[in-house]
Amino acid sequence: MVWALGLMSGTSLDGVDAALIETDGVRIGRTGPSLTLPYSPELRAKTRALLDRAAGLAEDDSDVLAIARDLTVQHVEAVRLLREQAPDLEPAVIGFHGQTILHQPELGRSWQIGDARLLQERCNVPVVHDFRTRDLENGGEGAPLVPVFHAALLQQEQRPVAVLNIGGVANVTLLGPKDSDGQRGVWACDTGPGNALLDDWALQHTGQPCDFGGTLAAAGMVCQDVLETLLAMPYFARSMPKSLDRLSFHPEAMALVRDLSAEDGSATLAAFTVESVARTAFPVRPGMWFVAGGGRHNPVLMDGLNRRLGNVASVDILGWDGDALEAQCFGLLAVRCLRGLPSSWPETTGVRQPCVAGKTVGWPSP
Ligand SMILES: Nc1ncnc2c1ncn2[C@@H]1O[C@H](COP(=O)(O)OP(=O)(O)OP(=O)(O)O)[C@@H](O)[C@H]1O
Ligand SMILES: CC(=O)N[C@H]1[C@@H]2OC[C@@H](O2)[C@@H](O)[C@@H]1O[C@H](C)C(=O)O
Repeated sequence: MVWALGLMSGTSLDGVDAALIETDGVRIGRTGPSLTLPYSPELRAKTRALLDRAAGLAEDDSDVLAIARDLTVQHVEAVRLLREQAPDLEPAVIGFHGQTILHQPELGRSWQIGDARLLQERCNVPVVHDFRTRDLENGGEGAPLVPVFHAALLQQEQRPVAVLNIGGVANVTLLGPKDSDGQRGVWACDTGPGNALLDDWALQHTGQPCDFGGTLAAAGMVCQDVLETLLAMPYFARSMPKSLDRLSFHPEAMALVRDLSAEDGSATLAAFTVESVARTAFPVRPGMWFVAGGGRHNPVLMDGLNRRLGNVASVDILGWDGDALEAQCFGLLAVRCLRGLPSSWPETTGVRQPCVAGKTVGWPSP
């Protein structure tokens, strides 16, 4: 096993998560420290504004390149701070997701910005990046990629279980019951919105980056008519696997809640996240739902999920760090890339055959 350093900057645009994990790409050994280096309000606002324009931008657009460089410098700093915390855990590789600014699987496109070469040069560690392109080229959605990591973490679990990540977008991994050979089905999809709509609504109405503690939503009433209209969007009629862009439900969703009070709008958007999970047609019924990502800190989401699904708990009860999971995942995926092991399957992304994710920088070619 080696130490791998994973870097993830998710669709919530809140900052860079960095984590160290010991793995051979299949098994997971010890977990090292992790941290989040928040984006400054300026960097967050610049990146958020880029998302709205990304579909019309060229790869070498000067704004894209400037923001990509700022983001990369932020990642370099996250690596430096993490290595300072654990000087003895020398990473063999860095898994660098990059910042998603556009995800259009229907056009075979998913765009993560960030300069892998600059990161490799500054950190002097081989880097694996561009994790989604090959899956898309082979007919997949390019997301979610985290199921292989969830399955590795839950190798000992015998029951059918689900891991639900509530980030900007929400995604689920379902692990079926183990058969007599110890094999199990793994299915995945993005279920619908996570926190992104809630965050944009909170910023608009309170000036805060999110509805901390779900207090705004808890004070409101769900508008059922708006909720049903939101859930009638075509995405929810599609079967899994399927994936989303952070802005997939903008501006329709924001227009639908526009006339609601700040509290009712937040309550309705929280119910949208909960219902979109509860109404997804899953191939197996999990006995337990483990929730990761920032959304697990929002009691309105957690209570809503518990009411609708039952047996819902934060991944923290497993001893996992729910804020570091995605960063740890990209450490594992980096090692899988170096070893030529696949990271996506027809049941997780819709890819035609099992597919190796990532490209290497600073790693000797075979
Ligand atoms: N105390 C809290 N109360 C309410 N919501 C919270 C709290 N802490 C975090 N969140 C929510 O979690 C979000 C961050 O979640 P997370 O870091 O999992 O997202 P991400 O990794 O960027 O997204 P994705 O998984 O889609 O890539 C915040 O934007 C906020 O909406
Ligand atoms: C294109 C993109 O960045 N997708 C993210 C996003 O955030 C959550 C969900 O949508 C998931 O599909 C994916 O991230 C995780 C890490 C994944 O690929 O598994």
